[in-house]
Amino acid sequence: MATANKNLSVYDKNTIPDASKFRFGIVVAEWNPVITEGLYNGAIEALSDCGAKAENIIRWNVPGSFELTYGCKKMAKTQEVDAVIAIGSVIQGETKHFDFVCSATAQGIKDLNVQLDVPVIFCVLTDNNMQQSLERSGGIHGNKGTEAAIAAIKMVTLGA
Ligand SMILES: Nc1c(NC[C@H](O)[C@H](O)[C@H](O)CO)[nH]c(=O)[nH]c1=O
Ligand SMILES: CC(=O)[C@@H](O)COP(=O)(O)O
Repeated sequence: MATANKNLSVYDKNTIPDASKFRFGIVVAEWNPVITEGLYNGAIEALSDCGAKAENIIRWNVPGSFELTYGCKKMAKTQEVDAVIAIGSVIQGETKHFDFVCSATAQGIKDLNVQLDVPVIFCVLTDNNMQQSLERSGGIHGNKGTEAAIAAIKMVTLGA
């Protein structure tokens, strides 16, 4: 598994642009809050480590990952942010619902990157079980929230 061979939290701060002048929106799904709060904490810590100011970070919550697309669209259109991070945790249950939620969320966020002039970062874990989610939100494989924050800073400065 690719993630098993890569720590999601490792980055070289010397290669990351200063984020002090940028504004970030973070939309967090409320399903699996232990996981999404861990992802959020990873993102906030990385943004701060790279110079982002707390007053320049706006957080909204949405019920679940399926609502991330609408929440990120509204954030980007109304809050004058330079990038948006979509945070969610989808965990396989007994039915095919997992497949539909994951696919719709990934496609919706991809579509926002086509439609909007603001990058929307896909920080949605799509795991088989809670253990895998814990390992990727501050566990042995690092934190995808950290990875997403670094991606957001890089995308804001793309082409600069
Ligand atoms: N099972 C998970 C969900 N399901 C809820 C949907 O995301 C959505 O909120 C509902 O279908 C109403 O539109 N959401 C997650 O984020 N994670 C899950 O594991
Ligand atoms: C991803 C989901 O919606 C899923 O966790 C719901 O569980 P189930 O498939 O058992 O209804």
